[in-house]
Amino acid sequence: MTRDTHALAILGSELYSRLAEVRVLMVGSGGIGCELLKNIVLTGFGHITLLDLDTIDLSNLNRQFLFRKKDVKQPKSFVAARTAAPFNPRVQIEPLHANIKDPQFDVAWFKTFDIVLNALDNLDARRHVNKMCMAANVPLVESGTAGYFGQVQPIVKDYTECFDCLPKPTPKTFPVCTIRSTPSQPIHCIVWAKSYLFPYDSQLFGEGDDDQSELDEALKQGENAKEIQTLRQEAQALKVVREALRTNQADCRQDAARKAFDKVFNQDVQNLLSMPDMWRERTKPTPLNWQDIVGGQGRTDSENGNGHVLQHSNGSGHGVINGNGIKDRKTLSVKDMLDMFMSSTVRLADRLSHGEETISFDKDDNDTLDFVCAAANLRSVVYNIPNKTRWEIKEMAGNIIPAIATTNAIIAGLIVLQALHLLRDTLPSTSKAPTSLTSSLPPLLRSIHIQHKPTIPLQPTRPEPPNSQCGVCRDTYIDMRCNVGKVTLRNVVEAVLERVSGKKDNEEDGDGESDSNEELYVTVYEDKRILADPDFDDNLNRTLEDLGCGRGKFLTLVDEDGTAGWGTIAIAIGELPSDHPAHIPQIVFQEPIPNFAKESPAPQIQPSTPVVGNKRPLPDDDIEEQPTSKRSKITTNGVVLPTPTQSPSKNYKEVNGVIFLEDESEDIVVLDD
Ligand SMILES: Nc1ncnc2c1ncn2[C@@H]1O[C@H](COP(=O)(O)OP(=O)(O)OP(=O)(O)O)[C@@H](O)[C@H]1O
Ligand SMILES: [Zn+2]
Repeated sequence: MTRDTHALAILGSELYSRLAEVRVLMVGSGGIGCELLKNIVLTGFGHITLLDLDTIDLSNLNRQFLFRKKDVKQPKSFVAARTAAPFNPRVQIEPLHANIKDPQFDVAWFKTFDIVLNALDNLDARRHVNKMCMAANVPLVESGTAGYFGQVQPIVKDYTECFDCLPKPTPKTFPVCTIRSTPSQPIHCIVWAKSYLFPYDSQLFGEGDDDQSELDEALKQGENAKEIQTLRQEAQALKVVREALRTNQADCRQDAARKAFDKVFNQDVQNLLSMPDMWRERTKPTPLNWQDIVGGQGRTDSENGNGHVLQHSNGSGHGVINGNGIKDRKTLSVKDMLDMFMSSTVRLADRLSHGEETISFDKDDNDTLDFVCAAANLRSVVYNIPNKTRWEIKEMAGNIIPAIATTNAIIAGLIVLQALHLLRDTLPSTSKAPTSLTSSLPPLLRSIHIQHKPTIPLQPTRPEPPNSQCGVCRDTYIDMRCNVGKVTLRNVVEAVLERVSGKKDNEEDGDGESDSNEELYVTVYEDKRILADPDFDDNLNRTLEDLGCGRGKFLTLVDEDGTAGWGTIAIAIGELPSDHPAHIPQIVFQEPIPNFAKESPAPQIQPSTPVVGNKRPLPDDDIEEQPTSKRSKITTNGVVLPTPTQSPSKNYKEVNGVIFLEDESEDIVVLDD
C-alpha cells in the first residue's frame, strides 16, 4: 500500500492526478488553518500558497498543532509550511507572512489561483477576500467557527450567494452616557476601561488628538446635553494627566499614575455627583479616596454590596496576584485593584517613554490587560457593580469565544470536501489547470452548518443564488492595469466608458495626456469616498496616485440614473509590467472584459435540500477586535459593520477636495440602556 492508496480510491485517478496541478491559496494559518493545511497536503493538493499575518502565541499551542513551544514568536505561515511539507513529499508550499489586504495581493495575483480557502477569524479580512475572489472570478470556500458552532460556505461568482449577500449581525453597542457616566453592569465598566479610558482617541495611551465627534454624535442622538457637557470637560482635564504620563522622568511616573487615579476615580465622580438630577432614579456613585485605600480603609465587600469576598493580597507589583494557576481567577480587593492600576499605568508609561507612540489594547498583552482589569473593577466599586476576575475580564474584553479543536477539525474536513466538489466539476478534460465554472453548480456542492441537534449535527443546504441587491457580487468587475502615477481619473473613466459603450467619444489616447474637459455623467467612488460625480469634477484631472488610488484598490463607477444600462462597474487597479512599452496605451484592460449587455439574472438554483423553517442561518462569526475609525461608535467588540447591500447614500462632507460619504453605520447607535 502506498501513501496515496486511500486518496486515489476515494477521489478516482483523474481528480487525484489533477490535484497535483491545482494552485490553492489558503488564507489564515490559525485554528482552522492548521487542520486545513494538514488535510490538503495529505489529500494531494500540489501547490499551496499559505498566507498569515501573525506570529505564534503561546496560547495557540493547545489547538494549532503544527506549532511547538520553540516556535513561539515565529511567523505562523513559515512554521506551518515547514511542519506540514514533509507530510507529502510532492507538495510545494509557499508561505507568506503578510496581511492579505496588502496592495501586492491584487486581482492579478488572485487570478493566479484555481481556488481560495479561507481560514480567517475576522469579518474585515473575510469581506476583503470575498471581494477579491468576486473580482478575480476565483471560487472561494469560506469558513468560520465559534465554540461548538461552525460553517462552511462555497462561493462562486454569479452562481451562489457571496459572503456579503446577507448582512451580518451588528455587534452590540452601548449609549455613550451609559459607558461614560452611568454604568450599571460589569460590561459597561470593561468597555469604558478598554474603549474609552485606555485608548479612545485621546485618552491615556492613545494618539492624543481631540476628537469629540463621538460626543457630538451622542448629542445629536438625543443624549442628555448637560451630561455631555460634563463629559467634554472631563475629557479636557484628562489631557493634563495624559501629558503627565508621557514624562521622560521615570521617577515622576508614579506621581502621574496617582494623578490619573485621583482624576478618574475621584474628581470625575465628584463632578457627576454635582448633578443631582442624574441620581434621582439611580444609586449614587462613590468617589474613591486614595489615602483610605492605601491606609487599609478601602471600601469592603459589604459596602460594595456585591456578595463577593474582597480579599487583601500582598500585591505582586505586577498586577497579577502571585500564586499558582488560579491567580487570574481570584477576586481582587480594592487595594489589589489600586496596586494593579498603579503598576500597569507605570509600566505602560515606561513603554511610551521607550518609543511606543500609542499602545492599543490586546488581551494577550499583560500590561494592557492589567490596566483594563484594574480600571474596570475600580469603576465597578465606584458604581456599586459586582467585580470580575482578571480571567473574566480577559474573556469579556477580548470577546473570547473558546476555540474548540474538534469544531475546527470538522470544519476543515468540510472545507476540503466542498473544494473537491468545486474542482471535480471544473476540471477541463485536457488542460492542466481547472477552469472556472461555465454552466451550473456542482450537484453535490453544499453550505454546511454545525448545529446543536444531536440527530442532525450537520445541516447541509444547497447554496442560494446571489442576492440581486448585493453591492459586492452583483457589480461588474474590470481588471485594469495602468501606471497610477501618470494616468488621471478622467483617463480611466473615459477608457472604461468607451469599452462599455463600444464607441469612442473623444480622442482619448490613453497616454495620460488627455486634456478633455468634457462632462462625464457618472459617479466615481473609491471605497466610501466620492471622487467625482456629475456636479463635481475637480478630481478628474488628478492622477490615481494623487487621489490615493493605488494598486489593489477599486474604483467604482455608478450609473446613478440607471439609463446607461451597465449598473455598477468595479475597476480593480493593477500595475503594468515594468517592461510595458511607453508608446502603447497606458491603460490596459485584461480580457475577457465582461459582457455589458443588460445583465441577465443569475442562473436559478433550486434548493435541493430542505431549508429548515423559512430562514437560512446567518453565517456565524467569531467576533474579533477590529481597528475602529476615529468616528466609530463604541461597541463591545469594536466591530463596525457597514451594510453592503445598501447603495451609498449621498450625505457627504468634503475634505481636501475629496468627498467622504457619511457612513450611517459609524454613527453612535443607541441599542439599549
Ligand atoms: N488580514 C489578514 N491577513 C492574513 N492573515 C490573517 C488576517 N486576519 C487574520 N488572519 C489570520 O487568521 C488566523 C485565524 O486563526 P484563529 O481564529 O485560530 O486565530 P488566532 O489569532 O490564532 O487565535 P485566537 O484569536 O483564538 O488567539 C490567524 O492566524 C490570523 O493571523
Ligand atoms: Zn453578494
